Amino acid sequence: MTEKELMLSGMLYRQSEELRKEFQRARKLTRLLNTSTEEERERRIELVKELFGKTGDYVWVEPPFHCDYGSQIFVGESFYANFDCVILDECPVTIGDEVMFGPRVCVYTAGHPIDAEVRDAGLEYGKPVTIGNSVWIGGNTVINPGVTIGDDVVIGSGSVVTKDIPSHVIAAGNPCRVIRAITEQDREYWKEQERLSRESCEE
Ligand SMILES: CC(=O)SCCNC(=O)CCNC(=O)[C@H](O)C(C)(C)COP(=O)(O)OP(=O)(O)OC[C@H]1O[C@@H](n2cnc3c(N)ncnc32)[C@H](O)[C@@H]1OP(=O)(O)O
Repeated sequence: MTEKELMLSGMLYRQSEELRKEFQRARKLTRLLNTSTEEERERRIELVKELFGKTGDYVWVEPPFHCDYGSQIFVGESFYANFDCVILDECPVTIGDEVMFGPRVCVYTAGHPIDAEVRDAGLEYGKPVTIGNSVWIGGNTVINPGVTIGDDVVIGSGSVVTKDIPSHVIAAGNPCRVIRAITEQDREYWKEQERLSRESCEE
């Protein structure tokens, strides 16, 4: 296997010329994104579509944004990431439809061996991260390698997600744990808030 194939399979690998080139590609595209202006809306969307492995029709990544490769980031329809998002995509980061990241969300697939000798020898590894549909990740959350988050989930701000989170829950904290299920009562409450807001809106 090549170093890239080892990386994608989750085995230990070393940086290679091929990986360095892909790293440089992402550096260039993120630099162009991060130095684009607020008037260049279409250009920003185009740059993200070129950078990521897959996007929906609509995607918005607020600069500044940083990632290692970009090509291993696969997002669904209407992905939104607020300022200062960092995605280390040594392994695939697969994100569903209607997912929102607050500011300073970090998704890490990258890890280094616990054993210092192997680590110092320059070997590293990745584990994929998967996020379902209709998920809101609060600001300053860190998602660790190997984590899967289900559908219809809210992750509280400042969380460190070290283990899988099931669907239809609010989870928060360090380490991130389920606080409670999202229920029919939540749906009724927020539907009513939506109705009141729309009735009051005069625009
Ligand atoms: C796309 C964007 O740009 S988003 C903009 C950025 N905004 C954010 O990041 C805000 C994120 N919001 C939160 O973190 C909110 O606390 C939510 C949505 C997770 C929960 O809100 P609520 O349902 O109102 O929960 P509530 O405040 O009642 O808290 C319930 C319990 O969870 C705890 N809790 C809530 N949020 C967190 C958190 N982030 N970390 C740890 N514990 C938390 C509360 O302390 C409380 O505990 P208690 O029952 O022991 O008192």
